[in-house]
Amino acid sequence: MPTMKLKQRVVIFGLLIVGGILLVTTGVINSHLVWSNSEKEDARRLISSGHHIAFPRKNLDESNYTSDTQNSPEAQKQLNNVDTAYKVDAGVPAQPAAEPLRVNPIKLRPTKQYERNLYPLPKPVSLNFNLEDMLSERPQLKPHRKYKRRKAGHEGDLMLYEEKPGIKLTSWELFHNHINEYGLYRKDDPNVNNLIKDLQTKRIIGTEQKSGGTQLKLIMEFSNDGEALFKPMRFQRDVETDYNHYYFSDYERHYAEIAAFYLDRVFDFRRIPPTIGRTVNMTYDIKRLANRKLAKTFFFSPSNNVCFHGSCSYYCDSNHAVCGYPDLLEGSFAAFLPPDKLADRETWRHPWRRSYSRRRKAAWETDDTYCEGVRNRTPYVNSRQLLDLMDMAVFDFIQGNLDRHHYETMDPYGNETFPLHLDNGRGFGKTWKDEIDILAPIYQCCLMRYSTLLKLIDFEKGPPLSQVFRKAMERDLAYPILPEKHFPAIDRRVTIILNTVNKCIQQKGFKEVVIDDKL
Ligand SMILES: Nc1ncnc2c1ncn2[C@@H]1O[C@H](COP(=O)(O)OP(=O)(O)OP(=O)(O)O)[C@@H](O)[C@H]1O
Ligand SMILES: [Mn+2]
Repeated sequence: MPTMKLKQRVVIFGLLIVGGILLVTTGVINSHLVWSNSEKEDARRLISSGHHIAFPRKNLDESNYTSDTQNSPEAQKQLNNVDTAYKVDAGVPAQPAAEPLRVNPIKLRPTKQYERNLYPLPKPVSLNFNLEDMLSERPQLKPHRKYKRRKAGHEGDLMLYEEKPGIKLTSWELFHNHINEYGLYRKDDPNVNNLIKDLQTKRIIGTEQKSGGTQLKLIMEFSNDGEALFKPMRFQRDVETDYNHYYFSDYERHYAEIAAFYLDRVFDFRRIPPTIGRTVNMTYDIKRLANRKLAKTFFFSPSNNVCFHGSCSYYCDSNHAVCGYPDLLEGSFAAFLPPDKLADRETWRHPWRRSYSRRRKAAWETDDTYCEGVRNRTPYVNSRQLLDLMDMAVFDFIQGNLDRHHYETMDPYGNETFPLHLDNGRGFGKTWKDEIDILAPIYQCCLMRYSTLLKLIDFEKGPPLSQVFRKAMERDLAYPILPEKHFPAIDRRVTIILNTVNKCIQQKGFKEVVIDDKL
């Protein structure tokens, strides 16, 4: 300091003052984006009285919108550290790491949770449903062998499973062959575990970037001819959605894709292809197998970690690179769905999609009768698809996923089939906020599938969803997939959904609200 010139001292002093002002103003902005104490109090009161909460919408404008570069991935910590950060020791829940939260966790569980008129359940209304049809399920996809067994030198790695005497197929072929109009796999299909094992262990023999979409993802090919969609880890698991980021500028979280699969399985929806966590060597498993265009985007970070960014429409430049430690990278691997020629997919706009704009609101946000229009139009009129939207709302609310703009169905089954719940990378971003808006289909239509209601009630009675869900994830190589702080949020959300349905039942009667379509 004594050797500093006066000019330098003035500059440093100036910087300190500007920094101080910035700190104070961000605090002020943030305080507008989280719940105030009185809002929290309101939420607590409303929820314990069984009402759904209409949260005051914040008026956001350009001034408090932060650009995405703020969230650039930092040099990643050692993968080992990541893996042990939330280790659960012999069933004792780990203490959540120090959280940068600005609000205290909110205890929303009502004390007298069983005093709702949901227990015991009256008889639900059944849709006109032909059980015969149900039992003789429509044919599965045409049995096929996806590829000729062409990979010379890889035959030894071709694990085949016996489908019927004399018919041996890979786990991928079985996965595709077992898809039916009710789900991607059957409840007790032993092939799911085989497929998971192959996703975790099979050698990677090919990689290419998947075109389309806003964020980097790769198609990985395995030594048994299977394929998976790979989404790389971008930051550590405890990094939550930036308070100033909209859902559409949020990064995708690879662990959210993994958790979504297990959550879907726990709910027995079977609408997500098996998705697991696995660590790859970026040099050996990606760069070595990449084409020139992809390989050219590899570089070393200043801390000598291997990074790459690929090419895509938004987040594929060196500011948004994916980095390993030094070249180990964890990611999500989702088993690839059947190719289009076998089962093309239909894409549907989600009626309750968000506006994807900072200023515009979607029609459903301002029109409480919005559901009437949806109910009366194809494909929702008299169709399972309307109830499927309620399931999707349950599923997305529990994850906090606001990014459900479209969904897909499998073409061979027409309109009366399950929706796929693909693209879950933006879930599990906030443990501190329940995005009540996601339940809009439920509270605007006042509708719920009977079987889903039963599942929610079971989870509330216990063992709680958090416990079953954690157990389901235990065997994943990327376990613990979610930091502990997510689990209380998940159970809290189950209660909020039940309270929302309960309010509908009080207004409209059980038979109007709860529909049993035997699914
Ligand atoms: N397991 C899968 N098998 C085959 N295709 C898939 C699978 N998962 C996703 N896809 C296809 O890839 C597309 C892109 O996937 P996804 O939506 O997860 O990526 P994204 O980068 O988030 O895309 P977007 O930016 O458009 O939301 C999907 O629309 C879907 O059709
Ligand atoms: Mn997406």
